[in-house]
Amino acid sequence: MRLIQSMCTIAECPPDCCPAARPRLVKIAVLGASGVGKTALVVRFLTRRFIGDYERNAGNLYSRQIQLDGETLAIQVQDTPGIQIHEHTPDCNEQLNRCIRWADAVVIVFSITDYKSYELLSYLHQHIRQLHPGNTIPVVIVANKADLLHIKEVEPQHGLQLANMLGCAFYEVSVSENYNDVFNAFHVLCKEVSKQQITSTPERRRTSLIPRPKSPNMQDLKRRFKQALSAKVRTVTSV
Ligand SMILES: Nc1nc2c(ncn2[C@@H]2O[C@H](COP(=O)(O)OP(=O)(O)OP(=O)(O)O)[C@@H](O)[C@H]2O)c(=O)[nH]1
Repeated sequence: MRLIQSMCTIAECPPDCCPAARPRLVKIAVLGASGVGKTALVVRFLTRRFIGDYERNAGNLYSRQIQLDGETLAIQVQDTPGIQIHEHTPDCNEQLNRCIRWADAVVIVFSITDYKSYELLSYLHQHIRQLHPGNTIPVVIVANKADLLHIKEVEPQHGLQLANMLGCAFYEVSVSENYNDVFNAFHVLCKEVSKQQITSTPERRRTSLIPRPKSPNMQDLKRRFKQALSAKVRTVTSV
């Protein structure tokens, strides 16, 4: 199973579209225990559709372009297989670690109906920080299946308290019932990444803001072309 695949499972804009205006790339990894709704969350975010059936995660890479505060972003979302805890550490293999290192941001999903998926959060968060030393990679914690309160195993406030302690944004959603909360979780993440990318590459920001001066020979050529043209016009009219 290859986590980082080049295939675009859901691509809205082919890679060759207008290279000159190539939008900024934001890479997001979606992690969590098995069966918490990672794939459903990704598909809901990218297509607004909810997939009710369960199919073991194949670890697909999805990509599409979205509008965020007037800017077009190219989003790549890596879905991942369920993670378990093994002797107080998440059982992340090298492919999963490579995916976490690849990401600009991470969504950690747990289900309010599965206490074990909640217990995984802090171990997984610590693991992500170890793979991104010194970097404050944005992490959002999503408590999913909020429509299943009658079989809940995790109190809503416990998820929020843990997220605050870990310094993460927190969203309680029901992927099956609501698109907006899902969109907002990804929206917050993309804004955080955009802020980091803009501040971390001031040079690029400066050049992108100040129009590049035309190359002198181009301007010189135009001036000489105009002179030649007007001289020719003079000769014709003077005939
Ligand atoms: N009731 C309800 N069911 C949901 C919700 N989100 C996902 N599901 C269901 O939960 C099951 C698991 O969803 P997946 O998206 O496959 O979960 P996953 O985390 O990708 O699972 P793995 O592939 O095992 O890692 C599916 O049957 C989904 O339809 C939700 O918000 N509410």
